[in-house]
Amino acid sequence: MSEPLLSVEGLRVSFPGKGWRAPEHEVLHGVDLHIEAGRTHGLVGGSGSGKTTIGRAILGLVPVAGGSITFDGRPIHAAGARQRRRLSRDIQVIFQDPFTSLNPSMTIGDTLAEPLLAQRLSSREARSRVAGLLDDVALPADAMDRLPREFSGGQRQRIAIARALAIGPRLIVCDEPVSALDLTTQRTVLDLLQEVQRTTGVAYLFVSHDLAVVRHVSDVVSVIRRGEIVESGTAVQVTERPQHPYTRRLLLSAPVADPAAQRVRREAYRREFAGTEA
Ligand SMILES: Nc1ncnc2c1ncn2[C@@H]1O[C@H](COP(=O)(O)OP(=O)(O)OP(=O)(O)O)[C@@H](O)[C@H]1O
Repeated sequence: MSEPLLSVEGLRVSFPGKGWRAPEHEVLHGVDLHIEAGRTHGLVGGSGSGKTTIGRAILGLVPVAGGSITFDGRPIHAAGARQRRRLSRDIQVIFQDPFTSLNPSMTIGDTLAEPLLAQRLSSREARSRVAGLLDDVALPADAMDRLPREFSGGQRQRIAIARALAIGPRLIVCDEPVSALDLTTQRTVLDLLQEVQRTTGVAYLFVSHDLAVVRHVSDVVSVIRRGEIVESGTAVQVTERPQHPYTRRLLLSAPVADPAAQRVRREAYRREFAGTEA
């Protein structure tokens, strides 16, 4: 079997306690997770379970207290600033909130060109690449000269996807990328992420509290509870034959607790995701 693109093994992360006498508290207690090239690994769990912290550890945004993170065969959990800069070409991120993740005073063209110019592309090359990126995410070419406030949440998330794709990453950490969007817009953004994966071969770590969304996009799903992975398997195994009681609870919890309402909600998701592009 080929090596995974990213391997997280025995990952432990601690945060300082509040106040100088408070002890550190560990929030990840030895997490294992493997992401294959070109595939989507869904990470699902309740609020505060540690999903975002795993993504942040992969991106080098929180210190790693134990275990290892390996990307393309190389350890990256102790990467210095130079290795991190190089890694940012390979590992990108899309955040939940499309309203705060874009610089409000920069045109979309400048936002998308920034990482390209940092890679020493000429202005002409960057402009043509930006036009291509806008086309890839189905935004009009004149979006280049406009500001983020002129776009809807779904369009802004498309811009965030274009920015993440700009320099051809091999892995994107998608942290709740559709949670702030309405159901119909969620679907078009999820479709776009899948289309992008088909054409570029990028892998995703797809973080969400919503098993229905995770199931729709993922090849493999891991379920995290209180800083520990309690279950991992194919998306179908985990969502249709959950082994761990916590996974079953996650399936049945969700915003509406009443089982009948749940069935209605699941049916709505099924219809929402089953049809063709509207
Ligand atoms: N910078 C920090 N300092 C202290 N504690 C933190 C910090 N970041 C996260 N935590 C704690 O770590 C735990 C895991 O947080 P994390 O944000 O990873 O959870 P999550 O699963 O992404 O939750 P949510 O779905 O609510 O975003 C929580 O108890 C949180 O309070």
